[in-house]
Amino acid sequence: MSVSRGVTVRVPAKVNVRLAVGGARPDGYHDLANVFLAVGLYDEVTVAEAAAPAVTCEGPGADQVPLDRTNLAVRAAELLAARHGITPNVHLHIRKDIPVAGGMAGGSADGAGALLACDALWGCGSSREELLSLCAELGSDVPFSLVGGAALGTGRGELLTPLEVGGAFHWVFAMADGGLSTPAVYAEFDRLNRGTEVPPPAAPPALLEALRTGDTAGLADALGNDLQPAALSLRPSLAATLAAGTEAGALAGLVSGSGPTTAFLVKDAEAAESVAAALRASGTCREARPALAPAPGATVVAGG
Ligand SMILES: C[C@](O)(CO)[C@H](O)COP(=O)(O)OP(=O)(O)OC[C@H]1O[C@@H](n2ccc(N)nc2=O)[C@H](O)[C@@H]1O
Ligand SMILES: Nc1ncnc2c1ncn2[C@@H]1O[C@H](COP(=O)(O)OP(=O)(O)OP(=O)(O)O)[C@@H](O)[C@H]1O
Repeated sequence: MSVSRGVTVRVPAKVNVRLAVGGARPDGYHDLANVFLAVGLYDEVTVAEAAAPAVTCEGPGADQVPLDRTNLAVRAAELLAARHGITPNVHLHIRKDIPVAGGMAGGSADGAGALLACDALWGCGSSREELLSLCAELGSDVPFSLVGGAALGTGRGELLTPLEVGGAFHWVFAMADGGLSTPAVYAEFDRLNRGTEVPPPAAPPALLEALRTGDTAGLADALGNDLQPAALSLRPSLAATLAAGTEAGALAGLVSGSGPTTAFLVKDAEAAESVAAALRASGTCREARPALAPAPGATVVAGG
C-alpha cells in the first residue's frame, strides 16, 4: 500500500549498549542510565492530508501493530494537532522493518516519525526542544528515536545527552518469534531483585570511551543490559540464541532492551555476514540481519 502525496520520514531502530536500571520509582518507572545507539534498520512513516483520520501498516509483524488510537504514530499526530488547534485529518502509513515488540523501539520510532512528518505537513515549525518535549510525553524511548546517533538517557530514559561516536560498529540482530511486553520485563526485573538493594544506575566510563574512539573490542567488553536476566527468565530460549551468536564468532551478544531481539557486536562486515548466516542456520531465531551503527535520527526523506 502507498500514500500518494505527503511527507515521508525514516526513523532508525536502537540498541541499548548499556542499560543500567535503578529501583522502581513511585510513578511506576525506573531511573536509568541508558546508553542508546541508533542502528541502520528503519521504519518509514508517511503522512498525507485525508478526509478523515486513518492509519495503515505494512511489513513484517504489521498484523500485530494496533490500528487504533493506541498506535504511537496516531498518538503523536493527535498530540501535535491538539497543541496547534489542528484537526488531525491525516492518513498515516507505516512501513515497518523494525521488529514489533522486539526491544528495538519500533513503536517509538513510528511516534517520532509521525511527529516530524506532521510538523512538516502542517507547517507547525516546532523547535527541536518542542519536538523533544512532545516525544517525552509519548514514551521514554521516543526522544532518542528523534535524535539518533548515540546518547545517554537518564531519568526514565527521556533526558538525553548526545554522545560522540568515533567510528562505525557492525552488528547482527537476531529477531525472535513473538514479542515481549516492556512493562512485563520491568516487572520481572523487580521480582528478581526483590529484597536486594538496587544500586543507582551509572554508565561505565570504559564504555563511553570505547564509543568515543570507535573501539569495537572495547565496546564488546563493556556491553551490558540489566534487563537481560528478566528477559531470559520470561523467554529462556534466548539463551540458545545468545550462545549460537557467540559460538559463530560474535565478539559479544546481549538482549536488546526489553527483548526478545538479541544483538551481536562483530568485528567487520564479513563477520556480520557469517554470524548472520550461522544464526539463521542455528534455528534459534526467526531471522538474522546485519546492521551498521550509528544511524541518523528521524529524517524527512520525501515531501516536506
Ligand atoms: C527498555 C527500553 O526500551 C530501553 O530503552 C525502555 O526503557 C522502554 O521505553 P518505552 O518502551 O518508551 O517505555 P514507556 O512507554 O515510557 O513505558 C512503558 C512501561 O515500561 C516501564 N518502564 C519504562 C521506562 C522506564 N524507565 N522504567 C519503566 O519501568 C513502565 O512499566 C512503563 O509503564
Ligand atoms: N506504531 C507501532 N508499532 C509497533 N507497535 C506499536 C505501535 N504503536 C503502538 N504499539 C504497541 O506497542 C507495543 C510495543 O511495540 P514496540 O515495537 O514499540 O516494542 P519495543 O520495540 O519492544 O519497544 P521498546 O524497545 O521501546 O521497549 C506493541 O505490542 C503494540 O501493541
